[in-house]
Amino acid sequence: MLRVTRKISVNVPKSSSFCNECTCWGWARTMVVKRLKSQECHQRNYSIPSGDVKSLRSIITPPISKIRNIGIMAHIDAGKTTTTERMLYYSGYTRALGDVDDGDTVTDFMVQERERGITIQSAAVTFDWKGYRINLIDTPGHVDFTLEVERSLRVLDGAVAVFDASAGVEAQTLTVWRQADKHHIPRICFLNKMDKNGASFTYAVDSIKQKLKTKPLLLQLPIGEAKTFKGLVDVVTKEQIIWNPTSSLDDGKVFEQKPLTETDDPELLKEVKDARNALIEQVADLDDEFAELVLGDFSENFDLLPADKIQSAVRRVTLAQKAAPVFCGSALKNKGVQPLLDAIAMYLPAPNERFYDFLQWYKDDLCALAFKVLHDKQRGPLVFIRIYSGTVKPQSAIYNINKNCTERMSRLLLPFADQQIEIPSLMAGNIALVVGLKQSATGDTIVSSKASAMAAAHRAGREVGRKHGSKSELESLLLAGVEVPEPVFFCTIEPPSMAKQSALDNALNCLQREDPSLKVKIDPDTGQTILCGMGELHIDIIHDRIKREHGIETYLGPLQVAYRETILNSVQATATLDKTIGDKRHFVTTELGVRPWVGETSSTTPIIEYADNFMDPVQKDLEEAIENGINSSYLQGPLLGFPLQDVAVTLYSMTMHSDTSLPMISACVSRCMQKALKKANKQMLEPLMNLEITVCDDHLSAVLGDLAQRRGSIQEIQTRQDNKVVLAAVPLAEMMGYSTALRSLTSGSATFTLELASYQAMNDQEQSALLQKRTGSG
Ligand SMILES: Nc1nc2c(ncn2[C@@H]2O[C@H](COP(=O)(O)OP(=O)(O)OP(=O)(O)O)[C@@H](O)[C@H]2O)c(=O)[nH]1
Repeated sequence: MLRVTRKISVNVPKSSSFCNECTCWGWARTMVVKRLKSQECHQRNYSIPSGDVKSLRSIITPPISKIRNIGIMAHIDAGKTTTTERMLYYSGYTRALGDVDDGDTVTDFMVQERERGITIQSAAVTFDWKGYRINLIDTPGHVDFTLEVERSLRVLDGAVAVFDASAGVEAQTLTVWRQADKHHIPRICFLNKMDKNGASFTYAVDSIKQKLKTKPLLLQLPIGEAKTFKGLVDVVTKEQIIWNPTSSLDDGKVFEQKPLTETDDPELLKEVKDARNALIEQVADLDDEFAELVLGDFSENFDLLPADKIQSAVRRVTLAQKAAPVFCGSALKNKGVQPLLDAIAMYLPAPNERFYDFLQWYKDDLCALAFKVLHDKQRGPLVFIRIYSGTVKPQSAIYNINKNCTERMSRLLLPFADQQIEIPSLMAGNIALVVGLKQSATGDTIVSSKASAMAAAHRAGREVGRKHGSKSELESLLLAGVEVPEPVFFCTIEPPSMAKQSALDNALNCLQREDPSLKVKIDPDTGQTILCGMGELHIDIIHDRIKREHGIETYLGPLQVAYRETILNSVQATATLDKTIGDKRHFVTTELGVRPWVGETSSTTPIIEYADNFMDPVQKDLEEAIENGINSSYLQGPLLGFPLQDVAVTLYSMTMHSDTSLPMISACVSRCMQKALKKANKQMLEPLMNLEITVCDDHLSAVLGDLAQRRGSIQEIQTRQDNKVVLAAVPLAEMMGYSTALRSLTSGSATFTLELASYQAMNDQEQSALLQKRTGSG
């Protein structure tokens, strides 16, 4: 693993507001000390005194008010990884950047991590900055994974949106920004790549204003742009921060911070003063307490307004999501990341400043959400959890509400920077990595015991006036909701050779635990493995991950819609099976009926009933054999072999020879049920999707016209700021390739989410066309 030698500087002055001196964990400082090259003694140095592996073991849990659980949201290539690496470096936990002494980089370390079967950035990484514990949580890159995005947003308390300053708001950021709006997550903006040709602070800020419909609060102004970018001015304190003004060392740890004066740059000073006044007016408009202060004591001269008053007011409006503070820099050129870290601590919320309604039900009992499962080659599944209330301890039992099981966690780790540190306990507000949980999967809710879950359920029941102890009470305590959407697409997946089949099975098992919306089954006729997923992209990514993470090149069959089948009338059938195997005669005859079942919700498992005169009691093993027979027929409908929905089965009679084996009974029941189903009036059901499209006015009519051609029915058109939100129901079969179609209809400006609403009956014409296409008969 990573070597523990760390490069630190000595004699760091304490006075600066950007100094990270106060990150004192009382570590034994047993590390190797190297002096930085060409260090100028009059300049401030912001490298952190950091510990080695041993000292990291003594890290303490900070108070909850000092924890920041944040995500970094960015369009592809905006600089999320570079910014994260700089954060780890400046906070003192990696020795990567331009470590010219021995050429060791974070990338090397990442490769090592990958070889061990895990990457630090796959879920969360923890580090400390000036006494704050920062947990950076990965937000999934692909927003088509609605479930994943929602889950990761659920564990964030705040977010940093990173932009390419030459491109402004790009599509991916726009989409995640909207999701964050939905989940009420406070955000700050970082205009990265200020050094790049074409970088424009004004353009990027305008684009935030226009496209994100938020109020940007300019807390910094850049000094120079593109090639001339060398630092920034803090608008609140009017201090300029210039990186590396004289030193040849260019890792960004050294910078100069001093008040901007008339002699430095009169024009820039005027700009900063104007920006400060504008900021004060803007914040006063959004915050009554600040408005009172401004209008009272400082109405004549904003210059006298203390910086901390402005900062507190900016924090309040950020937490209330009335505006988003804007910072700038160049992660690649090592400029602006330390002030960004300060901003995270200063302006984003602590866990106890967020409202979670379920906390009142758990009080001080443990309540945590498993938000990611990783498979470590050595240690097995590692489960990332966010603790909302209570304390987690290793070697203790936990109860998983989703799986209705008790599990034991063997070890508790903190994903601290580039290492995983074993810890004795962890409290509410934190992110932890748990070893030893065999069943828990992404999205599961974890509490201390079943009794604790029931107690919370009762409290919740009282709150919402439900009947105590009901199943739905317990379900209401599931943090990520109970709904794992039904996969609606499927395709076959094949390994390159039969020898790789078991490796593929293993890879699919691992992926399923991480991603509950992925289902895998075996085609009963062909024996082929079938992947069932939520969308085209979902299946694509799974395919790619099997290759990248498990080294197996697989072949996918064509993508198909997961239809279902049902029946429209009641029918009865009888079947007999009579076979002699060896000296034993297996004889069984049965009579059963199938009928349409109407319930409150649709049923994808058979409803099985026994007629009064059916043998009483039915032996347990016989009952199992009968149910096995029914279940196997239920998975293969009579029209195209899709699973059945909403069918009830009644067993009327059964006679058998005493030597008849249970598998023969199952086979006879299955055959009888298939006979009955064939006789019934059959109906194909197709997945109907709830579609939500966010589109600007200009493209609305094109989008609506296209939906009409896709058999879509518009349910509502809402207005969200300057955008329209179209809510529609559309058959999934019409949605193949929709992301490409929508992109070309709207020049990439619209976004959409798609989720299963229900299965609906196809009309005669569509059904005939489908049967004709699949079987050649209508
Ligand atoms: N000029 C310039 N380039 C940068 C800056 N930050 C990142 N880059 C470059 O932009 C490219 C993408 O950077 P990453 O940090 O990988 O961006 P990302 O957002 O993590 O990218 P994905 O993981 O692909 O989404 C790389 O070539 C970086 O070197 C910057 O501040 N200035």
